[in-house]
Amino acid sequence: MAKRPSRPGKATAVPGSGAAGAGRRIGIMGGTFDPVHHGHLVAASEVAGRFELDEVVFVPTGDPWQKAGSRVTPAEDRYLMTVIATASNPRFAVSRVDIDRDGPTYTVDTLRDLRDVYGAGAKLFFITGADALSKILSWKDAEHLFELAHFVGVTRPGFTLSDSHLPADAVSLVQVPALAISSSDCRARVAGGQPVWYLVPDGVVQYIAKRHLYR
Ligand SMILES: Nc1ncnc2c1ncn2[C@@H]1O[C@H](COP(=O)(O)OP(=O)(O)OP(=O)(O)O)[C@@H](O)[C@H]1O
Ligand SMILES: O=C(O)c1ccc[n+]([C@@H]2O[C@H](COP(=O)([O-])O)[C@@H](O)[C@H]2O)c1
Repeated sequence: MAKRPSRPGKATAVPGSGAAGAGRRIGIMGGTFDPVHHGHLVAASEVAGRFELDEVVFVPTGDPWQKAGSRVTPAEDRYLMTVIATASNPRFAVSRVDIDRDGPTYTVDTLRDLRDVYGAGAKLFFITGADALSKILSWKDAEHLFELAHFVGVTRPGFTLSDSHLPADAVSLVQVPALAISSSDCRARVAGGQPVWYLVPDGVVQYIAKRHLYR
């Protein structure tokens, strides 16, 4: 399938309610999701509750440029695993904006595309784990990110959650239940023949087996 150029005029609509509307509060959970795991889902659910979000849209990366040194599973597999993992939650949706855009995935583009989808009246909250938040100033056009969304940093075992490097009022910090789960550990487990049951949703375990991922 042909990809759209970077920064297209209109973004692909997301599944789920996805409707534009003034005052809607939309969480955005960006990630490579290789595979999506319960750490991602708990973080999104906790922030949704804390910030009274109407919807959380999971956005799998197309080309995660800061992971260029690692092998990344094809985007369609990561997208489908994210759909499977979020399908049972009526407030969760998945967007293709990043995987349908050509070139490296930049959050500044994600936020502009989702602004087109949800409309100028929606309030956007971008959710990041403590590790991602610590690196945010290395992201493209970092100085503009905080004009486009409010950032929510969540705790993650093994990382220090801090916003001291970021503009005042741009970020909220939230404690979420500690789940020492990472996608890289899930991949290593599958490669080593160890189970990933209960680290990732059941449907994702079955999808990994069906598609022979991470062997
Ligand atoms: N266990 C977790 N608790 C809280 N946040 C998490 C957790 N795992 C990932 N995140 C956050 O979710 C987002 C997407 O993460 P990503 O898809 O890269 O998963 P990952 O587990 O960090 O992957 P990998 O191990 O391959 O680097 C990032 O903001 C990351 O900080
Ligand atoms: O905008 C950037 O330059 C940028 C650089 C690295 C990561 N991000 C975003 O951070 C989120 C988590 O990314 P990752 O690589 O940790 O899965 C995801 O939405 C990425 O698009 C964004």
